[in-house]
Amino acid sequence: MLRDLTAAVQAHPALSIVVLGIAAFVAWAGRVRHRASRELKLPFLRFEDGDDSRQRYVTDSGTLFKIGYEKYLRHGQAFKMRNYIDELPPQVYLPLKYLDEVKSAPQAKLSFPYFSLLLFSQDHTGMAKQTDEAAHVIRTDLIRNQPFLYPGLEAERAAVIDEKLPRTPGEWQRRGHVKTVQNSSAYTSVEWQSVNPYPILAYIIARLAAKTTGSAELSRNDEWLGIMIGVTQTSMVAAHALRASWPWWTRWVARYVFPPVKKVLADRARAAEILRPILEERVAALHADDEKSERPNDGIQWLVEYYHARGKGARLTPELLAQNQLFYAMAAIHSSTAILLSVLYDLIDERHAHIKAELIDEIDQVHKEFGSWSRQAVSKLVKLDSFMKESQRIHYVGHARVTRAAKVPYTFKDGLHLPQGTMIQFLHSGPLQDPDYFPDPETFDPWRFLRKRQEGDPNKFQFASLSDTETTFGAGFHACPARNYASDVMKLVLVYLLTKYEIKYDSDSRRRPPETAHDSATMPNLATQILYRERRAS
Ligand code: HEM
Repeated sequence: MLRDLTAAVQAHPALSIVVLGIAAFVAWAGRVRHRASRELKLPFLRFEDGDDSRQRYVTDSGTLFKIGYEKYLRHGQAFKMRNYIDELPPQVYLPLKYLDEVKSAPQAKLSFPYFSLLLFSQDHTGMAKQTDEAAHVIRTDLIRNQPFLYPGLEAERAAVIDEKLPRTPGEWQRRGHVKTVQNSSAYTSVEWQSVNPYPILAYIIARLAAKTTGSAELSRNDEWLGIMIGVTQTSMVAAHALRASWPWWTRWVARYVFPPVKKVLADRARAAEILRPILEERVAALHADDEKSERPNDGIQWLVEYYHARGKGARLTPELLAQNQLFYAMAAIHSSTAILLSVLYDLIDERHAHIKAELIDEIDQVHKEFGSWSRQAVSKLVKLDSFMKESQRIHYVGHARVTRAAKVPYTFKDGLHLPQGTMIQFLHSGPLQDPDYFPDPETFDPWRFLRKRQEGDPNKFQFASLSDTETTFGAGFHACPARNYASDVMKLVLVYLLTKYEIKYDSDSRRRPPETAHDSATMPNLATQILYRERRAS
């Protein structure tokens, strides 16, 4: 790149002014970033056993988080540590005493979307950004309409799970499963099928999410589902690849020539194309204002009506609709899938066999009482709820929550100062393992949260409840507005898996495999195979 530039300057001397200008800008920006990092007056936590390499932060940050919690956060002291993305400022972890101030800080100062923008280089990768409208629609329309969505979700859940995990010999053959069927005479399966669960669960969740926040036709469009499931991965691959090989001041060109970024943009454009006819039809129906025809009750419609109500200035284009849909997919699919898989791993762990039996009893009783899975019926699954919460307390997905970045220099009431661009977060995993908050934290106690509900407030301590010490769904104004919906969707899937299937690990070990880690992210093991077959009456 440098040789080409030198030749160009020799051929066109006027170019040297441009080159000098860029160089001065780069040097200035570098100094500003360096200064911002120095201004952060906090203890610097690092590995002190001789290996403080970047790779160590990718694979072993969990060790450092434990030390940071015990040494600093537990005593009300913030700390900073290296960001494995070297070009970003150090990560700052705050103790709980700052949580209330962060919850109430305006978006213009401590921002959730700005954090994502910095972390994923969104300006250069084309990754869909969050819009206020997208969050608003979930906060209002999804919550208002949630009780009416259950019959559709219940039916779709059965259809998609039957399709992805066929239970009978005839179905295996029809869907191209390769295993020999040993007992094909009866309509009961006897042979176990081996599958890798993550992609299957991701597809199930994506289809249910598409039905709710998209539309019925989108939930049956495999090309659409492929884009929605893939968007998080393609965006992250683009961000990593861009940072690895492109100096930041050249990145604006990447969208024209760099394949990983072009892939993100191509998927985005294709999503807009798929949406165009659906959007046109919905807008036409709205303008026709036909009182008799029933309006769909889904995310596309909520967005169309939201923009329509805002009037002329706010036109919902296919591109904008695609952006909002891609944001929903990133918010919904992998977060739900990872938690669902993690809970499933605990359910099929041999140490929890007796608990699983109790959960199936609870499901059977509630189903007998209600006959179908309405919102009210799902809320009666209090044991399942407690089990899921305990599972996440021990096998949490991700160490960090309530992630915000300072859009402007920000000073807390006690004087702690954050330079502009500082990325702050709270250590979700810290309090979860702290005996002051959760006695005997090492023990998997499935009814821990159920007892808390029975002894204290029945509306607190639910899987989807918010609390300062358990931040699965974040905190404050930006806490996940879809948390009750997401929790119920996971329960609907688990209910079906528990009552229609027998599931176990496809390995000698019958216990959950270790988590995988990347920086502050933790995931249930993605390589594990499980065995399933139709549940037989006991
Ligand atoms: C188990 C699944 C899910 C988990 C663990 C989860 C978790 C989160 C978290 C941690 C936040 C940030 C909160 C904060 O920093 O304070 C968030 C925000 C958000 N989530 Fe979820 N989420 C899940 C499912 C969903 C689903 C299904 C949707 C539906 C589209 C959704 C929509 C949103 C939106 C719109 C925001 C942004 C809210 C705002 O900025 O005001 N989430 N979620």
